Amino acid sequence: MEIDGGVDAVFDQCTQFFLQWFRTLPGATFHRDIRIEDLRGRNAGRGIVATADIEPDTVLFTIPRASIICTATSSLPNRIPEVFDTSGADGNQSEDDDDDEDDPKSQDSWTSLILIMLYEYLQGSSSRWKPYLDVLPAKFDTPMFWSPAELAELQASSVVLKIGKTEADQMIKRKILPVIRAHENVFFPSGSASLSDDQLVELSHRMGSAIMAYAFDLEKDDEDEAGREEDDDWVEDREGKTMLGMVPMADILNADAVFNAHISHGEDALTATSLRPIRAGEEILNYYGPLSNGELLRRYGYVTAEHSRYDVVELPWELIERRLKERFVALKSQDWEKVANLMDPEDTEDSFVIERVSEDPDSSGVIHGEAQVRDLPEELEEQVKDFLKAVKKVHSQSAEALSDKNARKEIYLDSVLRALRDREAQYGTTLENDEGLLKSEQPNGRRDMAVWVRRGEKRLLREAQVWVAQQLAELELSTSRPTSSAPTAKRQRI
Ligand SMILES: C[S@@+](CC[C@H](N)C(=O)[O-])C[C@H]1O[C@@H](n2cnc3c(N)ncnc32)[C@H](O)[C@@H]1O
Repeated sequence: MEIDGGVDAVFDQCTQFFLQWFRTLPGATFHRDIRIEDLRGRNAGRGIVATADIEPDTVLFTIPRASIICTATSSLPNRIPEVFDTSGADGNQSEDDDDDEDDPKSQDSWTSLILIMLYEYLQGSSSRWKPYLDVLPAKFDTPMFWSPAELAELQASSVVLKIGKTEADQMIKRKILPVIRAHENVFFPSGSASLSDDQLVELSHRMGSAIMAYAFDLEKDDEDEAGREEDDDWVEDREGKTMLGMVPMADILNADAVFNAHISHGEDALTATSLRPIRAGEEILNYYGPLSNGELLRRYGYVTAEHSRYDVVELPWELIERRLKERFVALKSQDWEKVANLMDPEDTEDSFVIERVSEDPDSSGVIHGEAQVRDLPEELEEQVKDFLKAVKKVHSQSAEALSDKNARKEIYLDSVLRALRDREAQYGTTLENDEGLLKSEQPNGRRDMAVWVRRGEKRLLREAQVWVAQQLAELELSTSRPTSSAPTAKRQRI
């Protein structure tokens, strides 16, 4: 992440102007024992740090809702009402609204906020949010902005498939550019030069990325209807249906999987509160949810050691199916076609998520216990069962062997174990190579972050292999029949 004004003096000045501006907002508070700090030395931009010990439940700062940038506060929706559906009570679209993909008049919460951010940015000093806009980053480290060589460092991570640069480009061209071109006088204040399409696309990507990494879902309610605190309160909604807003100061907080502060959403203000004692010098941290490092990188452009527990790997069915088929050497291609026809496409998953079982953070933002692989997805076992049932139907000679429950379980575990090894082999380097590449627990730059993500996925794949091999060994012990992938066992082909 590169913040505007790389030079220290400019950086500090922007911070000071922003803080002064924030303090003047009616209803805003900022605790005397916290300060905004320059954390660029560890690639963390700005953050908020305690300058003295802070007690739990201390209000750290309060953000009046009127200072949030959203459809309810920006003047843009009033200037071009035909583009914004302001018929709802709070100015955002309802879930039932048709989102006509090609109609620039049909905007969702994402595109609405991109338009608003572009508009406010292009107003320059006339925008009432100028000091805030000046502390937002101009460049991002999310993979959306990586070169092909940088992306190649992610190797076989499924993050690569989820970047969505082309879709974002298309969305900007369909929904953003036509609105700006139809209202040049609104977006470009008199006296300012218009921007080319390419410049606008680039600026829209910048605003979209700022929204992705900084915006809050404004309809979060701290309590459910029964008045209980909802567990996943702090997990942001990014489905594009509820009103999103840029919340000055709340978004100066950095975040981690172990955290010490929480933003609660009140009627007139959002409040940041300490969840436990915070020592002088400690950073105040918010929470983005139980995200894998791959997802953290994709959305926010950083990775952390604490998020490793939530790492995930996608295991394609194709790899499992290939290993399953190896167990039935007698079946011909026409038999496999029949097996495929017997599998219900509606119920057939393309891939399965391998992950650890982990405790949720407690109410003070601390996680207890170690995250461990303790199972495989239930749907994976179900799909293998369906596959074996289909084999049984198609190939009568296999039916007898497959009527034994333990034999079916062995085929299942053995095929998954081999598929996990195949999945690991899809990465261009070994886990041991990657361990050697990362010398510190502080990733430095895009390449380190890519290695961090792929190393985390390989560690998880190894843990999953150990767990499955254990299940196989236990199965072998319980049935006293050799299983295939335990080191001494032989595989039975049918
Ligand atoms: C809501 S902003 C937080 C404020 C941000 N540091 C700034 O200077 O504007 C989110 C961005 O901060 C950075 N960030 C947040 N938490 C971080 C962490 N624990 N370590 C490093 N960077 C972090 C990432 O670049 C992320 O996209």
